[in-house]
Amino acid sequence: MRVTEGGVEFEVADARDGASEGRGDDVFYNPTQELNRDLTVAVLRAYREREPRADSYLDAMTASGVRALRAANEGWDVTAADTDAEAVALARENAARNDLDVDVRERDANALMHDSTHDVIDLDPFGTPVPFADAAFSNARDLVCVTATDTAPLCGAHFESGVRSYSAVPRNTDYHPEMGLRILLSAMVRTAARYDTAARPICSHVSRHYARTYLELDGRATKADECIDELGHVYHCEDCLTRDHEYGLIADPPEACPACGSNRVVTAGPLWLGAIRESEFVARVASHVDDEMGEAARARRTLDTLETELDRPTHYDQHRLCKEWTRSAPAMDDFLAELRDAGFEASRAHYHGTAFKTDASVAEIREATTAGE
Ligand SMILES: C[S@@+](CC[C@H](N)C(=O)[O-])C[C@H]1O[C@@H](n2cnc3c(N)ncnc32)[C@H](O)[C@@H]1O
Repeated sequence: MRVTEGGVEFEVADARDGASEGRGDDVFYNPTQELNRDLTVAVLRAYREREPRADSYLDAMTASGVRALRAANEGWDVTAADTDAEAVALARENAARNDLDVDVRERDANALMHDSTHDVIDLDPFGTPVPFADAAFSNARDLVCVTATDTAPLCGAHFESGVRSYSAVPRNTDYHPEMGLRILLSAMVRTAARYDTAARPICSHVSRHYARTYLELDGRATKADECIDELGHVYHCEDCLTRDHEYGLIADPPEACPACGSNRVVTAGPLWLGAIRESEFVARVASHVDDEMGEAARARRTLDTLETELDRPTHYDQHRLCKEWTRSAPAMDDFLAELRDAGFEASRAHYHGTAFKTDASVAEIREATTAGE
């Protein structure tokens, strides 16, 4: 089947409806990840302005080669790798079809990353990126881009698997997409720190069933220490949904919920508690989304919300709260306006349409918002 994405035309192994299983004889191509790739191109454009020296890009798991081709189309010096011979052949054909110069290797991504250095390394594996993180953070110069599709372990729905993969404790809460992203960021920051490298997210989002983050590197150990200082824990009351957070690697949870007295307070962490993006960089990324991108509208919506989202480490789900209070949910803009009128900070959060952030406690949100009652 012939597909066009962002001005690049490429072949995928078979015609199929929706996402492929991604294994077997077919080379993986998932059309629902077009948003991920559109945003990657916009980030690469914005990053070039920030770091003009950056030139080489490794698509470490390339499959059909689509991501590598789109980066090459932007003028990056691209290497692409895959262990699947069929994928490598197809990616080479796709590069030739577009007259793009991409060095496609049939190689294990870890072996290749240990052998060579690239300004930008992009990890887009099946499931968790953890097996590739050490090689990426120890061999990239400027930026590591990471996709994780194992959302159930990340958000605590598959608890043991999450603990094993990420060496952290995830909890299944009403802010599960953000829990997953912050568990992922924590693991990436700690991995980079092992190499005296700071990895700081300059853009991150959770869309559909994956988390995606772009971490800028700094090779100074003191900067890595500063990133470690932004790790900590979230204490979450499973009864009244009150949550608190505390910086530091040693957890010190309250014995009971300070709001309702319940002893069903769970601890998650170490989590990345810092900002998940740089607002100015996100605005610059948004300026590089163009109408040739198939997911331009969603990309702009995601980036606009991300740019203005409060930096607090957990969000609320408006529908969940209103259900607890047996209220119908009002329009989100009215709801946020009521919080602001009552003197609180409030913003939408990009995770989904009913996600919002505020510095108000659960009780204060209840008190401040009457709409829908
Ligand atoms: C999710 S797909 C990549 C999708 C692609 N980046 C895109 O945007 O369409 C994961 C790919 O990783 C490849 N892969 C799995 N293990 C690998 C390894 N150790 N080194 C390199 N590639 C690997 C698989 O063959 C598969 O093609």
